[in-house]
Amino acid sequence: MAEIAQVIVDVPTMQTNRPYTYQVPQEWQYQIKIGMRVVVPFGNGTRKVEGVVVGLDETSTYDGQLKKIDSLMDLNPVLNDELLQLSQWMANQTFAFQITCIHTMLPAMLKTKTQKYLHLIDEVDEETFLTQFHGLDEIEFNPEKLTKPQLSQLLKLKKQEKVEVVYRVRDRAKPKTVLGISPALTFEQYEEQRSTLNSQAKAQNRLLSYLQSIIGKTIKLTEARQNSDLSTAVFNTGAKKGWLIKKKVEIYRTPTALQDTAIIESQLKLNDEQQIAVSAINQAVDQHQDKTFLLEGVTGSGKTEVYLQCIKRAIDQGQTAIMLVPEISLTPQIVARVKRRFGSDVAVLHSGLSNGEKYDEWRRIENQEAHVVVGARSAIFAPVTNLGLIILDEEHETSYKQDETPRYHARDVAKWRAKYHHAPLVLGSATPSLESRARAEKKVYHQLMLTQRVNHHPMPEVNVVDMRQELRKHAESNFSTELLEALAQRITRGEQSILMLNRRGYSSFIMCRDCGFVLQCPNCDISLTLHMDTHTMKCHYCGHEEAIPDICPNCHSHQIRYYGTGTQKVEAELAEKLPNARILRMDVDTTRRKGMHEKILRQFGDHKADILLGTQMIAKGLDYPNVTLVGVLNADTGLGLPDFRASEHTFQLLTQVSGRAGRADKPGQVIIQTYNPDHYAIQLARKHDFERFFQVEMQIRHRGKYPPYFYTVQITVSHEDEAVAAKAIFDLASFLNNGLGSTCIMLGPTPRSIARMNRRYYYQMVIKYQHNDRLHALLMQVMQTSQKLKQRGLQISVDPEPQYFI
Ligand SMILES: Nc1ncnc2c1ncn2[C@@H]1O[C@H](COP(=O)(O)OP(=O)(O)OP(=O)(O)O)[C@@H](O)[C@H]1O
Ligand SMILES: [Zn+2]
Ligand SMILES: [Zn+2]
Repeated sequence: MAEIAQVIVDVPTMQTNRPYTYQVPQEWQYQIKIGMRVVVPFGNGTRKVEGVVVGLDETSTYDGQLKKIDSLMDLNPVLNDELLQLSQWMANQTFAFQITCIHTMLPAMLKTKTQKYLHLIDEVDEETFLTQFHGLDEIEFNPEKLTKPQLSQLLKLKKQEKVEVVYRVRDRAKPKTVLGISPALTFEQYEEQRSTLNSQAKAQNRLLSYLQSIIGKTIKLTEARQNSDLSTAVFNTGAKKGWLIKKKVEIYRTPTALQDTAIIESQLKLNDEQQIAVSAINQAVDQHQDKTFLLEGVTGSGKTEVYLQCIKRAIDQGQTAIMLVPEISLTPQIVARVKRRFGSDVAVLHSGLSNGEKYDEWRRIENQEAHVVVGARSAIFAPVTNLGLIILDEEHETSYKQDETPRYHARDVAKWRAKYHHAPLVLGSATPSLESRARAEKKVYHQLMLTQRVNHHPMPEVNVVDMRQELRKHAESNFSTELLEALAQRITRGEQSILMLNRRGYSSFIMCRDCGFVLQCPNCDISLTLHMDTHTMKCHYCGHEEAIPDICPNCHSHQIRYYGTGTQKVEAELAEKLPNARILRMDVDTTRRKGMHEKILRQFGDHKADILLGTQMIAKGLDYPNVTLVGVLNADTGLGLPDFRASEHTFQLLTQVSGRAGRADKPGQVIIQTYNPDHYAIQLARKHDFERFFQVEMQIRHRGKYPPYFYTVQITVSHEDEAVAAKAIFDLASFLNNGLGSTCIMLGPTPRSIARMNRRYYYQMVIKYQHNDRLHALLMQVMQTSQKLKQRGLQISVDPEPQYFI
């Protein structure tokens, strides 16, 4: 029993991690539980907000008059004790508010919407009543949709106290239902009914028998029709006669791509290295140890099989497992593999699902109908209980870090949950992040190695082509002679190729040849990108779109030229140079529609094309035995970025994409085109030598005082007025400088490299530190004050361990 509840409320601009105290109405004192969502009054009384119960007390020690909880939104808690604790920890780690963290952890369907209504409390003149209120007592109040005169009239009414604003919180979570039937009579009563039936009424007779066979159950109407071979009309007659009741049955929206769960595939026989890894992990599973393993295995070494066998172990012991993969829609192959192994025991969570589908998968996990969860970043919050194992595949992927508040890294959350449950965590990759590999070096993580490809297939041979030389030999082209010949050869042999281009769009930008004018986004400091499919110029940051100019807006010359390359342009050149090649293109433009990823990959898998041309999204996880050639058109794109992780990202990308070649019996070849053939990231990727890359890169990081030797935190400030943003960041810098002392290194403040975006100016600074006890408290203080500043249009974000430094 509880009389008093501690509630964290969701009030924008007045966020705090401190709960408010409310009185629990008598009716619910036995029902209310920690982790339930509630609606509570806030402020001067008429305002209603959503909150989450985080604590309960039996009796009040509070003297003043407490406000009462308005209503309970859940019959069962949506957050258990573990997830509540996790949200608290996360808020503290990522400089966010706990309520924001809770929202991130719950499916979108459970997020409520607060609506404002204008309620008439006094008579108004007829004209106003009809025009403004459409003859109703209450209208939804949305100032954005009102004209200025309308709004001012309403404000006047408010002042005269003729209307009041009421807030209502609306829950969007709606389980999907279908029509079902359930018998209404007892067995004997059905017998009685039968005796009164006309002998001609055969269908009704059959219905009676059917109903007798399902007494006590509720069956979906579609199913009932199939099982009884009776029509809907007969069931309707039955309902009219009072033989059966029609009911709503809750169903799960199963994502269509994942319905085929018929085949359960058996485990593969492990090779020696795989066996060593599986044994080590399984031992930790058996003993409930919260050990972290780093599974470093070359591409095609069978890491996935290791994951699957360890997951099996956890499930066989009655436990659950979470497996994270980077943005899952990119790797339908992996999901399919897990599904083939565990059937309907798998729940899948990823951004390609509708909110309804996500909510239903979440409920299947919550109801313990699924014990294995596969998903992208946010699946780490899956409401599993009794967790026995967590796996992070491709642990180096930057998409595991959320780039908006709360800026959590799934790897850190995974560690927290693993510790909570005493469960092992496996981080797998062919190219681990330097942070993780360094921890293995220090024995904080337990390192496991798969040095060989499965069945001793050799690693593909990698050739680096110097594009500077190529340019001297022939006219400008995206293809070196070597790559074109290799592609042609594959087509003759009936083998397939994957080509990766590090960009999107037809051409990066257009420029006037006479005056050098480049078309810029009016809202951002960035040039617009040409898109041939829509025949427009687009801004990739704010979405601004305009027509392609025929004449230069600056000097009116007609000499407008397209510069840069993009997948569309490469596709056109390829079609011209290899006219008989069947090409599939995969980039942001061809995969915008739901299900297109899967479709393109399936077509390629069915050998409907010879060449799969795409951006980064084709680099990961694909396992096609017939692919024997991988080409990288421009390995350099990422190297020039002013980011200390540029080499690391390039090495990872080249290794991943190279790994797609020669995974089965036919040997593979990789051709990397570059203007920097001697760069160590490219040379070491050529040799498949991650360990050497790790050593070289660590020295550079050591010299530059970068992660993993130092921690980093980035602070960004933005405002529509550049001077306001600049002043704010310099004020912040001196505030931090005063508080921190000399143990931290401060970079900046500087304008961000894309200084203006969406009409706002951005300034940033980065703090590097090894340990500083005061920094955390100071940054928390910054977060608290940032809310007041937000009302003045100033946005401040604190980003722990940013993944990109541009
Ligand atoms: N023990 C085994 N015996 C036979 N085949 C295996 C074995 N283990 C894995 N394989 C097969 O080898 C191929 C490569 O394995 P898998 O995709 O698991 O490698 P990976 O290390 O996860 O690859 P990548 O990191 O490159 O995506 C798959 O087709 C898989 O079915
Ligand atoms: Zn823009
Ligand atoms: Zn011009």
